[in-house]
Amino acid sequence: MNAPAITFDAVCFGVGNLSAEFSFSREAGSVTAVLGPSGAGKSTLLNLAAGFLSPRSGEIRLHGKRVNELAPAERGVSMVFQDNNLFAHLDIRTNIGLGLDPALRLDAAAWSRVEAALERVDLAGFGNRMPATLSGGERQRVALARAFARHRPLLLLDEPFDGLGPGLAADMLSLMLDIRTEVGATVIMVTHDPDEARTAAQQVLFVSGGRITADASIAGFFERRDLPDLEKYLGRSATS
Ligand SMILES: Nc1ncnc2c1ncn2[C@@H]1O[C@H](COP(=O)(O)OP(=O)(O)OP(=O)(O)O)[C@@H](O)[C@H]1O
Repeated sequence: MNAPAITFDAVCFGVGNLSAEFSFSREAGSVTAVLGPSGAGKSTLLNLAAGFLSPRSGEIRLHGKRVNELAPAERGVSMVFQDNNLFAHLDIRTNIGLGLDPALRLDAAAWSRVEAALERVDLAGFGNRMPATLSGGERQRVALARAFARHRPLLLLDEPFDGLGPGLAADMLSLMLDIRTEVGATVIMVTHDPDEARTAAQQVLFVSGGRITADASIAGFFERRDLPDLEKYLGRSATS
């Protein structure tokens, strides 16, 4: 049997008030929604997987291989943050190109991939523009274009469709799912939107207070009444 695409084995990390410990595993090609209250540790979990944070103890394995000591660029992951995704002093084309090769040694085929990625997020013709001249939603779409163009096996998305408006968010979500199928990528995405989670994901990780308090199927998840953390998160009273 193939190794899972991602495994967190008692991964511990502490910062500020957060003392986190995460254990979970996901098969290749799966889409997981990470849900939970603000400050629960959702972004921290993604940053640990991407290698922007290092665990105090425990092991992170990607496709069966320990990656604790590997830098983000060596892990085969692509991450889209809530913001600050782009280099402000570089134009949009270069920002995406750097995702394909940090030294920007791109041949004609790679530059065509950059243009194709811009087209797919409906930003054809934006290549020469600087990030500051784009709206927040347009910048977010550039970040998605860069992640999509990279074709990495693990896609980590931190509220990537926030601020796009419902129609565009739905378009980007469906584009993300198409690209996942094309590349066969595994996706872990933080979202606060139950509809987005239902549309995109098969599984849920519910994070609360630095712990995974539910690791479950998305089917019927929001209707469950046995999870006090979920009741609170959704604003349902215990008696309703
Ligand atoms: N560098 C840091 N210094 C101090 N505290 C930090 C640092 N980074 C994160 N934290 C704290 O760790 C906790 C978890 O943060 P994290 O960003 O993972 O939460 P989150 O679940 O993604 O929240 P949100 O939904 O609001 O984005 C928060 O309380 C945050 O203030």
